[in-house]
Amino acid sequence: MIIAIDGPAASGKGTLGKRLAHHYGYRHLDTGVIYRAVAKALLDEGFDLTDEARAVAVAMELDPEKFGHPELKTQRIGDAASVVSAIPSVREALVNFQRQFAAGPPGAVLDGRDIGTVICPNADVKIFVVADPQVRARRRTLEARARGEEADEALVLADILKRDERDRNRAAAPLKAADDAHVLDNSNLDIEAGVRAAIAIVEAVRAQRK
Ligand SMILES: Nc1ncnc2c1ncn2[C@@H]1O[C@H](COP(=O)(O)OP(=O)(O)OP(=O)(O)O)[C@@H](O)[C@H]1O
Ligand SMILES: Nc1ccn([C@@H]2O[C@H](COP(=O)(O)O)[C@@H](O)[C@H]2O)c(=O)n1
Repeated sequence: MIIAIDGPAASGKGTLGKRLAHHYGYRHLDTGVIYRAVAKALLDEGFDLTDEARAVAVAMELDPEKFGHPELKTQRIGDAASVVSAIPSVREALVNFQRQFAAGPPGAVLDGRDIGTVICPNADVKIFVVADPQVRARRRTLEARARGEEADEALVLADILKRDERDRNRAAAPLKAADDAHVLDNSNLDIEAGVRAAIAIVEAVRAQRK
């Protein structure tokens, strides 16, 4: 089974993806990390984020062993990722990696912006996670502070809104819910309640197929 999770920045996709994968014994891929890794490599090498040829080359040489680098989580790299991810040829260079991950046994959960629409249009279950921007900013701020970083909630909110706007309005694989996605608003749900709601969605789809 393939579970596709999409949604705007800091809506809880990764948290939910990890928990669903654990629940079902599936593998999990946070696809945002891939774009973050491309952006970080370009910045580290001193290239412009819009240098298409270098960005594609970097995308084709990515080393998944480096996806755990702590700097990938920063706001600076997230913002850079949303610039580089708007380049269609960069996205194309990353499609096979994501589809191969999705196809492997015993099942997979992928989260991102275009999983249900482009990467896995035939996913068994599609969930589009949303939450109020203020709620997302609050959670992201608390998360950064828990890591010992300084975070200004108003700036975090501005970054989230700017990134969502860029991701929604790009021509290639824009952020949007697939027509057959189940929208899950977790603004008023804690993590456990959000996970329960998502499992209920998956189980309802499974029951329909029996
Ligand atoms: N339902 C929830 N209730 C409270 N906090 C939550 C909930 N879901 C996620 N969080 C917290 O919100 C923050 C953002 O969650 P997460 O990193 O999973 O979002 P994301 O959508 O994967 O973000 P990104 O767009 O950066 O990939 C984290 O600190 C996480 O612990
Ligand atoms: N499937 C995806 C996943 C991510 N992006 C872009 O990467 C940025 C960072 O993603 P996070 O999930 O780690 O926040 C994001 O803002 C998108 O621009 C993407 O395009 N497609």
